[in-house]
Amino acid sequence: MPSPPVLLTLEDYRKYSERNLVKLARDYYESGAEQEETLRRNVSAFDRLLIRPRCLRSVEKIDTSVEWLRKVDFPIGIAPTAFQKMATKDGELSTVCGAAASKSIMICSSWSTTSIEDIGKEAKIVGATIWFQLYVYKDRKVTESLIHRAEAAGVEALVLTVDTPVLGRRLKDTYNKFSLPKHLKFANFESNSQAEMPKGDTGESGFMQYVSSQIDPSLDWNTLQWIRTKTKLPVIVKGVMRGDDALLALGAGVDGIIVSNHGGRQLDSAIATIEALPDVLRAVDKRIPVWMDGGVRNGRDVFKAVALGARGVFVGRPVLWGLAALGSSGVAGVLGILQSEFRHALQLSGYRSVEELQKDDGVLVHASKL
Ligand SMILES: Cc1cc2nc3c(=O)[nH]c(=O)nc-3n(C[C@H](O)[C@H](O)[C@H](O)COP(=O)(O)O)c2cc1C
Ligand SMILES: CCCCCCC(=O)C(=O)O
Repeated sequence: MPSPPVLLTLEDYRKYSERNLVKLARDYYESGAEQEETLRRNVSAFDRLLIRPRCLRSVEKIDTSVEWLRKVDFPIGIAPTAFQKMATKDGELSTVCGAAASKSIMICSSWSTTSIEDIGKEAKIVGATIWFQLYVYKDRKVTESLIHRAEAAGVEALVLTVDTPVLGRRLKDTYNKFSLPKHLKFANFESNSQAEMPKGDTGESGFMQYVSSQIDPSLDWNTLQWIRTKTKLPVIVKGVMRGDDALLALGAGVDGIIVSNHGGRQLDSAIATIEALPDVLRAVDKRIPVWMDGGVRNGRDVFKAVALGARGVFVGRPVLWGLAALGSSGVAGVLGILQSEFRHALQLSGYRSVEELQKDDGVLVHASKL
């Protein structure tokens, strides 16, 4: 029997996952838009923020819990990612089991390869909390039906993605003529035009063709009002990058904001999310929770986002690495690493809780100031 792999970091998971992913899937999961500057910047911007630790503050007892519409043990959740059955046979069902095992909230993508009903059923069995991410179709009835089905499946919040009026140009997907493998479908849809992705050709990935035929690029703040009239669930917007837009979101009555640039997959040259976070936090001024995603690769990154004032972070690609590496136990493994590294960072820098960390505005320093 081969001994189980020793996977100590998210990077270990990334490397290990490669053996289980065909090139088409690996490129789709990993890529950013255009020259991938924002993809790299999301990660490197964390490295330029450094921690100024306190000492001798008794960190024997630590409380890492936070309020995320409900109480959660750690400020770390699973970002929505599409097409998880390209990583492993059970796809989203394995992710929801990993979410339950690590007690993390999972945001399910509109574009899952398992229906929201099936994910919802599994979530109830394993005791996971799920939120649902929404894409707005040109045919509004499709979106309305998605909202009602997500509610019936037991989701606790809707997450409207606002950074995808059109699809970012992911060059690797175009070179690969990316399309969903034949045996997989957009499981939340029935009609062929919505459930199946066209075949890619040399000019455009099948994905690009699907988005331009189905997704509504006229999305604006009125769409948010429209969504509000269709649900009583909390509505969170994902993809806000500026304080002025955060104020508009507040005005539209949203219940939370996720600062996100879609993991560098939409507008290349956009600033990193950890760089965008302070402007949004200033504008919101604690009136609603603000989360962030993008480039979180260890527990110190979580610490830095939380120290700036974020309610917490979501992780995208690292969860896919866990899923592709070891299925549900890989998802739990990745989240477990982030949790223990976050806890460790709190202890080593002398904070006993998130509240205590957020009261100290001198904990971080930018490398350019040293
Ligand atoms: C393969 C992949 C698929 C994604 N699918 C979705 C999606 O369906 N809906 C969405 O709102 N965001 C989607 N995202 C963006 C993530 O939710 C998240 O913003 C991003 O992955 C965070 O960056 P990280 O991967 O560095 O953690 C996707 C990202 C990746 C990498
Ligand atoms: C309207 C844009 C949809 C992108 C869907 C999947 C995704 O978010 C990603 O690949 O990134």
